[in-house]
Amino acid sequence: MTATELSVDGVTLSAGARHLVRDVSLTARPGETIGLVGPNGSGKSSLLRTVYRVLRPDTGQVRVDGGDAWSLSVRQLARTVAAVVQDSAADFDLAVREVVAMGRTPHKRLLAGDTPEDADLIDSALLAVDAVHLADRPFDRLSGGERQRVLIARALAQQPTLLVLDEPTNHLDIRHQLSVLGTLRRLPTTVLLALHDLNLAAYYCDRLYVLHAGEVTASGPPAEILTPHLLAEVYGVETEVTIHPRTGAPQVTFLPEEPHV
Ligand SMILES: Nc1ncnc2c1ncn2[C@@H]1O[C@H](COP(=O)(O)OP(=O)(O)OP(=O)(O)O)[C@@H](O)[C@H]1O
Repeated sequence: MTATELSVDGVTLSAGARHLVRDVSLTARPGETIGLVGPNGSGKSSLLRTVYRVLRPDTGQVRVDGGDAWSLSVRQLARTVAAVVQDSAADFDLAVREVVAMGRTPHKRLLAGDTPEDADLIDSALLAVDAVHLADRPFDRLSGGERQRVLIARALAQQPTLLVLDEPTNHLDIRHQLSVLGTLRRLPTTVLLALHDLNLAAYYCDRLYVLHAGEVTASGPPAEILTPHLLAEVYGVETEVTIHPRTGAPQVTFLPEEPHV
């Protein structure tokens, strides 16, 4: 199997008396690329944490291929879901290639070395994020964007059926933002990712869920939901939304209050 069906059913997550996520339902069909957008603090990372099973929902359920995600063994989970999280504390004293090779661990027996197939998958993952030239460099001496690309390569090498990414374009220059999102979109894998850039989300995602104060306020294909009215309500900013004549995707133009200088 190459792609998982994800279903988040009525998930609520609290910290003390605060709801971080409230009664959120979301689906991702096998192979879909689903974007989570919303303002700072709207609950995107918290929701993603329930999906890659770091936080257990107070109520509701996360199901992968129909079964409760929390009933999977750790090994089954690692073969199903790979996560690329924000600012992960990844101070590995390892070379880049070794970091990417960690992605193969769930598929191996204890202490087994890399097979030729593992080596091929590691090479392809490095290539997919334009990091072949970094393979022998110490991971902890890379730039922010280089590290981010290597962590994405590790997730690709894991060959998950569901890939969960929290702001994967963080630290990346525009060329790498486009190439990484293009790579994710082409994967047969189901992809769930949080993104701040609405134009990238509109271009690369099949469907979007808009979170606002922990709740889903809109969901659907980008062209249907990214309206000036919704963006004013959720972000409090004035916008113009057009369909770009060349890309065919919705294009959000922000209209700040200050005059252009
Ligand atoms: N462990 C926690 N205890 C209390 N509050 C928390 C905890 N974790 C997150 N929060 C709060 O929950 C809300 C949602 O946070 P979350 O990180 O999910 O938002 P986000 O949409 O990912 O934001 P951003 O766009 O800034 O990354 C925020 O108000 C945050 O301060």
